[in-house]
Amino acid sequence: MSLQIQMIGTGSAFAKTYYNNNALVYAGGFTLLIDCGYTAPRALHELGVSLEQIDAVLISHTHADHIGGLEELAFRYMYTFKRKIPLLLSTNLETILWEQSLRGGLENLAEDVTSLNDYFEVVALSEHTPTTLHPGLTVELLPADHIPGKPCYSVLLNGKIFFSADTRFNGPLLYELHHKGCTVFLHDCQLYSPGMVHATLDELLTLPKAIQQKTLLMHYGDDMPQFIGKTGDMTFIEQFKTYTFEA
Ligand SMILES: O=c1ccn([C@@H]2O[C@@H]3COP(=O)(O)O[C@H]3[C@H]2O)c(=O)[nH]1
Ligand SMILES: [Zn+2]
Ligand SMILES: [Zn+2]
Repeated sequence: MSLQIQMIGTGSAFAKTYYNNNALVYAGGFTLLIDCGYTAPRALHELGVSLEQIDAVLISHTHADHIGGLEELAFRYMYTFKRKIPLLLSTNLETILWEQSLRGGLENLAEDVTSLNDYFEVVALSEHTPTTLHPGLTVELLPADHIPGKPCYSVLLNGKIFFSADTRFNGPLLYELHHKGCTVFLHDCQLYSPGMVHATLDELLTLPKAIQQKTLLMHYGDDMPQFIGKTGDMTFIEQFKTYTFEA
């Protein structure tokens, strides 16, 4: 089984020449959006992908470059498409996403619209539990070490493709996944050290050649072009380009 991944953005949170690091995953006619940052609606528009073509959206954590486009998605589905889109997220992100991020814009007491469930078909996922979304597409949330006290998840697709979302460098996890047969690592990459809340290029360069060869770097800053040729056996994933992987 093969699946396609198209980054609708590859930029870091404050990048200006790349859109937010969000991805479309195409598998057997099913389209999953991983993260929906504040640039996602514009990026999808530029790609000619309508919001209605997306079958489900999965959220890794509540930073704006990962959830800032959800208000538009919610309103468009409620008032234009008049249906709910599945929203996949960790159980412990449900309340946080509504109370701390979306409620201010989406709550409508006059119409008794008071929860995430009023807009979305919420699918709460347990970490470390593979869930089949469609024949040929399974997702598993892996807790990521991003901001202390703030839930964040990497995503494992079909047990083979690792999508880091936002995480500090976690060498042991990458080694473990490599040994378990993971074939692709899509990893966030902060170009300058120290990393603080993201994996840095220097840290990723400590990985063995066998893992680097499977690694595509994403969530990078505007000066990424200056680093081409300086990433060892790793390469930068390109925004808008569609990649096909066996998984
Ligand atoms: O403790 C913190 C919290 C945040 N930040 C910055 O804010 C950004 C938020 O989105 P992001 O997670 O893609 O990247 C983060 C960093 O660039 C930081 O440097 N240190
Ligand atoms: Zn981010
Ligand atoms: Zn983040």
